[in-house]
Amino acid sequence: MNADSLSDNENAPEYKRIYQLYSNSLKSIPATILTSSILLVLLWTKVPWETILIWFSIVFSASLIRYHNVRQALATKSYLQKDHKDSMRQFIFGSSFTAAVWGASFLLFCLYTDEAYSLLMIWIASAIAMGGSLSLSPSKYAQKIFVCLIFIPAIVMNILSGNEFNITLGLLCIMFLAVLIILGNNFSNLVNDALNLENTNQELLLSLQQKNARLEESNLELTRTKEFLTQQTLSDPLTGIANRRSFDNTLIREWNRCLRRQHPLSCILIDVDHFKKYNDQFGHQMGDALLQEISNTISSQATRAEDLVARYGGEEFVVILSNASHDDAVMLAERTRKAITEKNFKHAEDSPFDKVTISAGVATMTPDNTLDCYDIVHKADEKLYEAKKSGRNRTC
Ligand SMILES: Nc1nc2c(ncn2[C@@H]2O[C@H](COP(=O)(O)OP(=O)(O)OP(=O)(O)O)[C@@H](O)[C@H]2O)c(=O)[nH]1
Repeated sequence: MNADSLSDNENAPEYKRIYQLYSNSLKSIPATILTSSILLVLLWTKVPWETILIWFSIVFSASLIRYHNVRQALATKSYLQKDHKDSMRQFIFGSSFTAAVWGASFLLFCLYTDEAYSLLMIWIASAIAMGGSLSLSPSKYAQKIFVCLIFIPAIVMNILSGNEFNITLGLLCIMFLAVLIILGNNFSNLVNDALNLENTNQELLLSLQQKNARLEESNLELTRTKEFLTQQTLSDPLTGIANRRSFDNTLIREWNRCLRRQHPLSCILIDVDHFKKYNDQFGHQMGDALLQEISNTISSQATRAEDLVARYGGEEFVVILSNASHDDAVMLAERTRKAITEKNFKHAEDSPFDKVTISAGVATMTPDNTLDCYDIVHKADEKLYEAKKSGRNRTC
C-alpha cells in the first residue's frame, strides 16, 4: 500500500467511524472492569462466592482480551484500514458479547437479591447502557444491539415474574430502553454528521492545497517565461550579446552614473571592413557565422563587469566602458582589432585585405549637463568614419 492510498483510507469516513469506535472502547473497557469490581464487593455477601467469583473471572478475562485486541487493532491501523466490514463485524461481536454477559449477570444477580438490590442492579445496568450508547454512537447498529442485550433479559424476567413490583420495574425498563434508543439514534446522527463534515473539510483542505501548489507552479512558470522574454527582448538573436535596446538602456544608466561621479565614459564603435564583399562571395550564412565570431572576439576582450558589448546594427558593434580613460579605451579597441586580425578569417577575393579586419572609432567624455548621452555615440561614429576614410583596419 503506498502513502497515497494509506492516507486516502485514513480520511475515509468509514475508517474514521471504525477508528472512533475502537478508541472509544479503549476508554470504556477499564470502566467496565471498575464497575464489575464494585459489584463483586457489593454482592459478595448476597450471591454465593463461587458464583460471583466465576462471574467476575469471566467479565475480567473477557475485558482484558477485548482491551488487548482493541489496542492491537489501533496500534497497527492496517487491520482497520484494510477491511472496514470485517473490523466492524469483529467490533460488534465484541461489544455484543460484553452486553450479553452484563445482561445475563443482572438476570443472575436478581435471582439472589431482594427488591432493593434489584433496583440497584437496574440502576447500574442503565448506567452501563447509557455509557455504552454514547461510546458506540459512531455505529447505530452496535449501539442498539448493546442496549437491547443489557435490558431485554431483565425486562423478560421481571415481566414474567408475576410480581407487581417486578412487572412495574420491567415496564420502566422498557420505557427507559425506548428513550435510550431514540436519544442514542439522535446522538449517533450528530456524531456521524460531525465525522462526515470533518472528512469534507479535509477533502476541501486537500483540494485547496493542491490548487495552491498548482498556482505556485504556474507562478514559477510565469516568472521563468517573463525572465526568458526579458532576456529575448534585450539580446541579439544572432550573436547572443546585448541588442540595441539593451545598449540604449546601459548607455543612459552609465552616462548618469558617470555624470554623478564625474567619471569618464568611453564608447567604441566597431565596423567590419568590406563586409558586403565577404557576404557577396561567401553568402549570407557564412556572413552570419563571421559576425558571431567577431562578437565572441570583442566580448573576450571587454571583460570588466561594467563593460557592455552590444550589436549596434548590421555588421556594427559597440562597446561601452564606464569609468575608462580614452587611452584605456583605445588600447582595448586596438587589442580587439589585432585579435580579429590574428584569427585569420579569409576575406573575399575582391577585398583589398586578404583577411577580415575591423575599423574602430573611440570617443571618451566626462558627462556634464550641457551634453546628451548620444553625443558620445556620434563622436565615436565620426571617429569610425575617420578610420574608414584613412584606410580601414585601424583605430581612431
Ligand atoms: N550576413 C549578414 N550580413 C549582414 C547583416 N546585417 C547587415 N549585413 C550586411 O552587411 C553589409 C554592410 O555593407 P556596407 O554597409 O556597404 O559596409 P561594408 O561592406 O562593410 O563596407 P565598409 O563598412 O565601408 O567597410 C551589407 O551587405 C548587409 O547586407 C547580418 O545580420 N548578416
